[in-house]
Amino acid sequence: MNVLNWKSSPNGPLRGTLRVPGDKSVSHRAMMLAGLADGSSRIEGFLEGEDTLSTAAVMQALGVRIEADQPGVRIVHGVGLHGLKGVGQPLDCGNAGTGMRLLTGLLAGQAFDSTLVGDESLSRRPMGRVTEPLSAMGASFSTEDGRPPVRIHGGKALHGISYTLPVASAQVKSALLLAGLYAEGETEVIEPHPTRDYTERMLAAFGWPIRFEPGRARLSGGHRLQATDVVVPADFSSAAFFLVAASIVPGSELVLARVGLNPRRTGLLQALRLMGADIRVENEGVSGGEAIADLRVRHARLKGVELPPSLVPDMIDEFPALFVAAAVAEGRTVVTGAAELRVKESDRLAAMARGLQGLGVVVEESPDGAVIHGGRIGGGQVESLGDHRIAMSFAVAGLVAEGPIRIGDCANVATSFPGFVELANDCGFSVADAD
Ligand SMILES: O=C(O)C1=C[C@@H](OP(=O)(O)O)[C@@H](O)[C@H](O)C1
Ligand SMILES: C=C(OP(=O)(O)O)C(=O)O
Repeated sequence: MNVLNWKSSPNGPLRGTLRVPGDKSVSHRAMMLAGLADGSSRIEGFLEGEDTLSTAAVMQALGVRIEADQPGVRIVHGVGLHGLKGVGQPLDCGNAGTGMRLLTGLLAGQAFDSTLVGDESLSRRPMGRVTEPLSAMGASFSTEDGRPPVRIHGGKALHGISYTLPVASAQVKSALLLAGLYAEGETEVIEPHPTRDYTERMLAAFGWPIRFEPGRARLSGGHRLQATDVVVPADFSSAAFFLVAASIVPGSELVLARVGLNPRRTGLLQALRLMGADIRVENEGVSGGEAIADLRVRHARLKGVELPPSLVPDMIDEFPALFVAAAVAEGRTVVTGAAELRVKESDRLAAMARGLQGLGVVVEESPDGAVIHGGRIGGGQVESLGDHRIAMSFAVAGLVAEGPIRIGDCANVATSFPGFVELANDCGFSVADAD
């Protein structure tokens, strides 16, 4: 097992302009749609992270030729909607929930059987949330009691359904829309709260007729995808660690360049501003159909807040970082409505509560959130539980802790943020290998 331990020490101030890697959600989708399109698509800014490399490897195994001559650039030679070829071997999605859930939808309408497998963490995550509605569309699966491996029994005729998601999930929505490409009639997905709409926007960019608005998407089968070039913005979820870091380290000022600001991703910006953060949006523009901008963040005195639960889906991956901001803020921060955090790469509510408590922070965990009492963070030892976002969040905490924080099992940072340590140290972090 690939274990790597870090020591993050008090340091700062943080200074500089940095560009974080490409968006993970957009990279997964671009690879899948380009692979199914007619013609060749160029993807620029593709995330060279293990999650999206797994998705590329799966598409390649299914017969898609992919050229990777330069870092962050892929030329994907699409095989057309019905051009994928089945393989005898299991297809490995690694650590990526997004990869596995979207591929489950994409493969449900193929003529061949497939098996999707993942690492230890992914093998614990619920897949019934996609296989159940996909089964209602006529697809057929076997799982280990709703967990991976996901065996997809191909050759089934799919039909569209109208499905109201029980939880806000862009992954489930996307799985259904991808299966809908192969279904007879209309597939409609209704969400309890709007989630990131990259699948909808990218399907439209690849020429598939689709109607969507916040909270609702509809498409019908029987069309084709036309190759198109995709420019992937910098990942807001990766920028998030630096937004929190610069906010809490006195004297800091950082610029995060060209960050994707899809409104369904930027809940943390609102949350930090509610807490008193000083974050400015500069040089706004559009790239690859997505809003982008530079984010200038300066240190500010943060205060605890009652986080509006309506913000949760728009910052679903940013809670570990928010917990660190809350631990430094004056007063208490109350998080509710975030039970979904328990089924990510780790149980993120438990991982952050345990980790912060071990550093002397008072955290009261509840089934769907936590109350974090801000103040001081002590030094000590925490476990990331193999979860990239937990590891990076504690690296941020180390900047302002009373002593170094040793963080166990950080190798999985490479799934979403290759080069994190180098980039962080370049702007003033002090993260070193603790082995
Ligand atoms: O669709 C996506 O790309 C993602 C959706 C979210 O998951 P859920 O759909 O489970 O909320 C998020 O946590 C994940 O990192 C990426
Ligand atoms: C939850 C995440 O990803 P995934 O579901 O794709 O594993 C994440 O990146 O925080």
